Amino acid sequence: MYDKITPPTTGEKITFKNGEPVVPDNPIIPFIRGDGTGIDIWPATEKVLDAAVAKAYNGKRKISWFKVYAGDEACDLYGTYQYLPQDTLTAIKEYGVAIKGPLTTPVGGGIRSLNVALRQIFDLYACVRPCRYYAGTPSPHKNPEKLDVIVYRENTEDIYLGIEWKQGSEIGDRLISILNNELIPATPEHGKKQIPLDAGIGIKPISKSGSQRLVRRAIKHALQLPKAKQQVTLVHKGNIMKYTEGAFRDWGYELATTEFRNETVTERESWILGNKEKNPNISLEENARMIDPGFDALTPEKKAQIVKEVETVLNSIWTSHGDGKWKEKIMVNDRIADSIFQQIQTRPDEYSILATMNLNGDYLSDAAAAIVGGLGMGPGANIGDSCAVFEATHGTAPKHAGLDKINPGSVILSGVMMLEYMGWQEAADLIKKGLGAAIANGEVTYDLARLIEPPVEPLKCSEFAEAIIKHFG
Ligand SMILES: NC(=O)C1=CN([C@@H]2O[C@H](COP(=O)(O)OP(=O)(O)OC[C@H]3O[C@@H](n4cnc5c(N)ncnc54)[C@H](OP(=O)(O)O)[C@@H]3O)[C@@H](O)[C@H]2O)C=CC1
Ligand SMILES: O=C(O)CCC(=O)C(=O)O
Ligand SMILES: [Mg+2]
Repeated sequence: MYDKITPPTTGEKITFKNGEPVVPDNPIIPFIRGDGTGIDIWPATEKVLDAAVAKAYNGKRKISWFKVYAGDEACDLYGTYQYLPQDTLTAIKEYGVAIKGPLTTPVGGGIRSLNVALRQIFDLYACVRPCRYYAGTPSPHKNPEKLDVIVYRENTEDIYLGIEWKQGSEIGDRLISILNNELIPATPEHGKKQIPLDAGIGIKPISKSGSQRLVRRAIKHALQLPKAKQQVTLVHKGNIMKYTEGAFRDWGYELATTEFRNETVTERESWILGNKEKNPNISLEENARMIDPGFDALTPEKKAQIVKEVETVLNSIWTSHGDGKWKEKIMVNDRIADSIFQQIQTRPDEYSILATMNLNGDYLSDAAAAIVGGLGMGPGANIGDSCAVFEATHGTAPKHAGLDKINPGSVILSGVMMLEYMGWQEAADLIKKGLGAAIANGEVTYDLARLIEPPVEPLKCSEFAEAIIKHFG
């Protein structure tokens, strides 16, 4: 079945039932070490995960690690350009849950991203990246503890997939010609717009099904959170890209107000209901004026549309959501992408789950991680309905590779997410406790050490792993 790798002789497969993993006590879990700093981070991560599982379950549970190859390491074993061998894909498919270090993607030419390829091949449509603060972590922000968000990023669509054509290529030029001469002129709203003849072209597909399955997962996650954090914010640039980013917002609201009608309230609905609660005799028009500050300047058609919206909301959900009942529901709101970058800095505690498209989520997850200590503290998971691959937010950080210096926190915390996904909460909690205590005690790698005042002597990558284990208690 495998060409160059052999699964462990002990252990069993994780299976899936209704999209949820069924985990034996001795699961076989494939791992990819990763390029660059993967060489430092993976051994540290494996050590911490094994120690936590051993301590939490006294030997009753154990992970059997299955080394599989991708990136530079794969080329060494399988030959030139064998960056993602079939063996690796077979193993991840067979065992269902995997964890990986970062993999290099060259800029400009060269191979397409192996990371993106894995997400696509296994339809890992939700990229989940929590950004929470561990006490004592130095941060450039005054109140980093106020940020506790989870970026829920669509992982299989968008311009991020790299469906694009090079400037001057035959197909690229043909596409530009068809667009300029046929499709754009046939679409009156585009007026006389033309694509420059010397442009490269990228395609940005955003589907209704892709958007809604991501938002569905985000809402289900919100249902598990404490009441105060039960909120999903749809992040988009829909003012500019109306039929892709704007549609993502609209499809998100549509899903929330149909499939999760009883569990959710939209921000606009909450205003309408709140206005009637404060003034039970408020007219539909007055209510409309209060939810839309520019109401009086609108055309009569637009005014009528908003009045109708108010009427529809009151008729359809006043009984189920009115009289303050909406305050117990999950709040679904939306924010324009550029504004959310400043909102998470200026009003961090107002946000919880941020549901995004692929590219926006890529940017936002790095930015949010920076607030709580940087990329060394940014874990992540790529989740589908029959497979999950855990990996940090950051990349290979090549300048630090092989120095036993880099912060393994992000991959270790990705391992914590994996343990939680497997239902091994006790082991996950031990690691969170150990990591929190190590940081609070000033036992940190260079990235955090340089921010602490007065400065502390940094630990090596491997020493930080040992400090975490020491603080399991
Ligand atoms: N999922 C994946 O596998 C990903 C892969 N990549 C790929 O990684 C390669 C390098 O990308 P690059 O843009 O340099 O981004 P990286 O995320 O690899 O690194 C950028 C900088 O972030 C900081 N950083 C990253 N990881 C850590 C860590 N564990 N601990 C502490 N600090 C950290 C370092 O900053 P400083 O030097 O200031 O301390 C580092 O120089 C590219 O080929 C890219 O495509 C990128 C993102 C995700
Ligand atoms: O695949 C890559 O090289 C980059 C991926 C990335 O930045 C991400 O998923 O956050
Ligand atoms: Mg990224």
